[in-house]
Amino acid sequence: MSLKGKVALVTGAAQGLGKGFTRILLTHGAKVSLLDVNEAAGAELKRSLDGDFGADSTVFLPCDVTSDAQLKDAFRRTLETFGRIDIVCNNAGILDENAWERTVSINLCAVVRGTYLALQHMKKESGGQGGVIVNVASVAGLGPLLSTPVYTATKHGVVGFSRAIAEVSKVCDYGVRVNVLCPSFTNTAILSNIEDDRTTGQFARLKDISKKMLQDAGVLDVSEVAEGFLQLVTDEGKNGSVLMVTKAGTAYVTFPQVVKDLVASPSVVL
Ligand SMILES: NC(=O)C1=CN([C@@H]2O[C@H](COP(=O)(O)OP(=O)(O)OC[C@H]3O[C@@H](n4cnc5c(N)ncnc54)[C@H](O)[C@@H]3O)[C@@H](O)[C@H]2O)C=CC1
Ligand SMILES: CCCCC/C=C\C=C\C(=O)C/C=C\C/C=C\CCCC(=O)O
Repeated sequence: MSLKGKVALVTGAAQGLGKGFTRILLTHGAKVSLLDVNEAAGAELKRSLDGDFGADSTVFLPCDVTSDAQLKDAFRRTLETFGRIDIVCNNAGILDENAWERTVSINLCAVVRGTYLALQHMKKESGGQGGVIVNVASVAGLGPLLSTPVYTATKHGVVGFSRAIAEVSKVCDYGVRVNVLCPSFTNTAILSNIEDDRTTGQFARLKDISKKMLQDAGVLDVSEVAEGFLQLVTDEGKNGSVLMVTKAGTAYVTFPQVVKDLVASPSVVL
């Protein structure tokens, strides 16, 4: 799928991975609506992107993804600005085991909210033109990251929810693909949590084990993860796909098939 003339909405776009996803989308010809709760960083990024891609290529919309009203309004303003929405990336996330309810709210509840809003705008049965959603999980969505059980749970939640919605979309012919990105440790601000006892709370004593994991796994550059993201956006054969990005390379994750061909079964009436 070519990105020329396409419009994307990215949450948590002001820095780190969201900024990397934004840049690769712009480089391939898309326009991007940048959503972030950090207004200063968002405005600064917008200024630098204006220089590289032109002021008409992006809009920055201050938005806390935990607010239903703010996220709805950001979708509305994206449509108002660019006239269409084709790509949605639910990327905003935090790691804070002390503020664990807020972690669930941002990392999982807001991904559900963003996915439902994206479907409302893009699915064919609501008059949309189809599109693609990429939800950002983590390798911690596939196995435990020691010392962050709630973060781990939210990322497993993102994987499960996205795979389920991808099946729904296929069966109901929404015309929207839903994929999941699972990066390993990547060089962004979130990594500083490894040294910050305030965010690991009662598990701070396990810091050295996490550090060893990081040393063994290595640290990805944002651009390596952005290439994986681009694959999930552009490859029209991918729906319900979970792409793992590690220092060893990229790999699509396979899962055990618990119930075979349930949908194809003649006893299931849709
Ligand atoms: N850096 C890493 O090692 C990995 C990160 N991830 C995931 O990638 C995503 C992006 O994280 P990074 O770029 O690494 O971190 P980051 O901390 O650099 O960026 C996160 C962005 O999300 C924004 N954000 C936080 N709460 C928000 C809210 N309530 N509403 C709107 N925006 C909000 C922040 O302002 C920030 O711009 C997260 O979901 C994270 O869990 C996944 C695997 C590895
Ligand atoms: C305080 C704990 C470490 C802080 C690290 C900071 C950010 C990490 C973000 C992630 O999303 C985690 C990235 C990689 C997780 C790696 C491994 C999980 C193990 C999965 C497995 O068992 O295969």
